[in-house]
Amino acid sequence: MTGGLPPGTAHRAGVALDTLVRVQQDFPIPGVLFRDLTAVLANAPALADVADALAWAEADVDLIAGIEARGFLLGAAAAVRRGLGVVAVRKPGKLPGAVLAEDYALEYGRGRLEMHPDDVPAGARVLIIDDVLATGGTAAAACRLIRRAGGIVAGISVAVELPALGGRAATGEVPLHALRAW
Ligand SMILES: O=P(O)(O)OC[C@H]1O[C@H](OP(=O)(O)OP(=O)(O)O)[C@H](O)[C@@H]1O
Ligand SMILES: Nc1ncnc2[nH]cnc12
Repeated sequence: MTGGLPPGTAHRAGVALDTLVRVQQDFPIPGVLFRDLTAVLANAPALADVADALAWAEADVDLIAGIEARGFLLGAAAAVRRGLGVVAVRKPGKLPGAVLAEDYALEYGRGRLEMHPDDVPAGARVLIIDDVLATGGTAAAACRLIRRAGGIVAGISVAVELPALGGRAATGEVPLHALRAW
């Protein structure tokens, strides 16, 4: 995980997550222990280190996909750090024109993701970036969108993995890069 990064970056990213992620009980519904990364985003050195670590320097990637909403922020930051573009994987009804759509379930409900197929060149190797991998429903839906558009899912990179919720199995054989597993 550390190759290609300035020394200490991955360690500092992990420490930033350990110290700055807010853990909120019963949000957005009772029974969910929610990991909120907004304080990481608001801290300049933490954001830089987490973005660099998420960009996964060893992965052979042409394009980043950021999942709305926190994955947009981290995905765009990581894309800039690697000199890549970012494709927006959005919640429904936000993108004009022709879109691909995939429904999914997550820890606290159901959702739909949409993407412009033209934003993914045929055969492009795409790295999906998000803040949290929980059940994996969201990331798996993003994988389906990228494949339907003609891209190759090169990997999934998340700041925090919640292994008890099974996201790693739900995303199949796709290489997973997680900065922290709680
Ligand atoms: O692995 P899963 O069970 O699918 O859960 C992970 C997703 O849950 C959160 O998104 P959410 O849609 O709640 O929020 P956001 O739009 O605020 O990022 C998180 O940002 C991930 O995208
Ligand atoms: N516990 C959790 N914390 C943050 N995001 C999530 N998405 C799904 N479950 C989550």
